[in-house]
Amino acid sequence: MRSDTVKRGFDRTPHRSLFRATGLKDEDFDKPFIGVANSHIDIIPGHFFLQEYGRIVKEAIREAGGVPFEFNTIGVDDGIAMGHDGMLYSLPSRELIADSIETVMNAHKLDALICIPNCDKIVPGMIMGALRVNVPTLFVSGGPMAAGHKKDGTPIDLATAFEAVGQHAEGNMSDEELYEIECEACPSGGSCSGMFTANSMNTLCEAMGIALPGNGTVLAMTPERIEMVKQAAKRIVEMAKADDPKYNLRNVLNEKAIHNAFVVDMAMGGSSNTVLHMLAIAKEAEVDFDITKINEIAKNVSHIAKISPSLGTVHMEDIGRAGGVNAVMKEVSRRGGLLHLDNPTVTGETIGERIADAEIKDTGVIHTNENAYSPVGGLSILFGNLAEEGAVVKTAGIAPSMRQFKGTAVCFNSQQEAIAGIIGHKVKPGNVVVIRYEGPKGGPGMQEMLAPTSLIMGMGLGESVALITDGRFSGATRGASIGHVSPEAAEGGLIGLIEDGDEIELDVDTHLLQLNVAGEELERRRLHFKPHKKAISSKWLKRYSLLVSNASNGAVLKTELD
Ligand SMILES: CC(C)(O)[C@@H](O)C(=O)O
Ligand SMILES: [Mg+2]
Repeated sequence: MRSDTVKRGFDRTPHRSLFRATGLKDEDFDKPFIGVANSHIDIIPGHFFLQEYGRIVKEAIREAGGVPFEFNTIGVDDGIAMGHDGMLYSLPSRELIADSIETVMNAHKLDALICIPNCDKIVPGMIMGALRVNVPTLFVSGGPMAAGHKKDGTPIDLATAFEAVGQHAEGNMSDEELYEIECEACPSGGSCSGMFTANSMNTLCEAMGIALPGNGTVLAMTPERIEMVKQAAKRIVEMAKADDPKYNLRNVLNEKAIHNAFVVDMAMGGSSNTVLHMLAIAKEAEVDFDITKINEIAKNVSHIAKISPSLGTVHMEDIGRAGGVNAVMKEVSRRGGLLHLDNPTVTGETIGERIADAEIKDTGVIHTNENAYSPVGGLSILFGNLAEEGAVVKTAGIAPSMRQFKGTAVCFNSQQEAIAGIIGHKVKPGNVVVIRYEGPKGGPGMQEMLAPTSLIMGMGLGESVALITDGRFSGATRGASIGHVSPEAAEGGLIGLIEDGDEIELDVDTHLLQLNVAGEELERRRLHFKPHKKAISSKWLKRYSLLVSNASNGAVLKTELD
């Protein structure tokens, strides 16, 4: 056992002595030592109840003959960090989480790992750290939140609350209605109920075979979820005892699993953040997965499940009722050759075996390929002079009239300026809002822009205004919102050279993002161009800014300076 390093032999007497102080007995030294990486934190609705899950997991591990060691990671609630400089810490928190997992697992030589994440960066952070450790690993997330409902029965969620701010600012919503939405949008514990970033990542864990079926859709804090948590704990002990390298994380989360994740992402219109996180995961897995491969996958996958924010009436619980992620995968696989069905999963069965009996129980929620929302997937990577290394757009959430768009630029050098500009009516129909110096390096930290994108929708500009940024979006963002523009302004990207009034052209079908300004003019501008440098007061964010790569590289931290 890997843990023999810390528990076998006369020279490990002091180590065993320390273990005995935590309650271990003679017989425990023959059992696998299992890390339980929890992400309990009181401030996140998807996490405040995870202490209880940790307790259940530990009990089940003990019962199954393992020795659990629970430890915690931090977490940032993007909703609460949204729209102010707290969001600068959101993406960097992914790296802290990854490093924490690696640190605890390797310092103590634990044999296997069960991770309990739920929201956004906590899922990829844990996956990235676990990939470095590469022992048998299983993910069991907290689970999604139920959808909220207005008095008249309309389903609502966090996206409704953000967009309500724009409607209220325009005078189109009363104080009472705004308050009703505030009280009803988030009715229970869990990761916010749409196909936002958390649920997208938890869904992709199923697609990659690193979690049990239902991980993305079974509601948090329900008896079914608790049962899944128990089963996951039992299973990690079996995986640890099997002493078979096939369960080491990199053997399950391999190149084919990453491909499968993007297939499911495309079929379900996942968050644009999945691109960033999956590229980072691919790097940790040492899989050569270039951003250009994403359009190749999108081309061949029908968009068959529309969920909030792309379709406000459908939430994760509805996908679960309609057959879950297994049913989505089964339907996608009917189009032939799209999913790697032979890839393994943590349960020992292949993906193909796992989905063999799955069926769609409600074709109004999970459509068939023949009746797809679109014959291509819900995410697209754009290229052009403005995005030589790529930019991301969630096509699933765009009005058909905005798939091709030419507009004039209105530039802002930070999210805060943009919010003030949009509320102050500086943005008019026919404009392309440019928000720059918000990339991983420039922000630093690559803020999510849910406030400006929701304002645009809430103010009724969703079918006449596009937005481009080197920052990123929330999974709750919809509209013609193009993010992750790489190279970013802070590293000299063309987005930094745009001037108010320039024409910007986008075409999501031909994957184009272009600044229509003559080459000589751009050369003239470049002569005088010095990327704008923001004052950063945080020492951690200063370090982050020095080491971070751009979004097309997953915003991973470099291990060598340029
Ligand atoms: C707060 C949200 C909606 O969860 C956001 O963090 C996301 O990225 O989806
Ligand atoms: Mg987020």
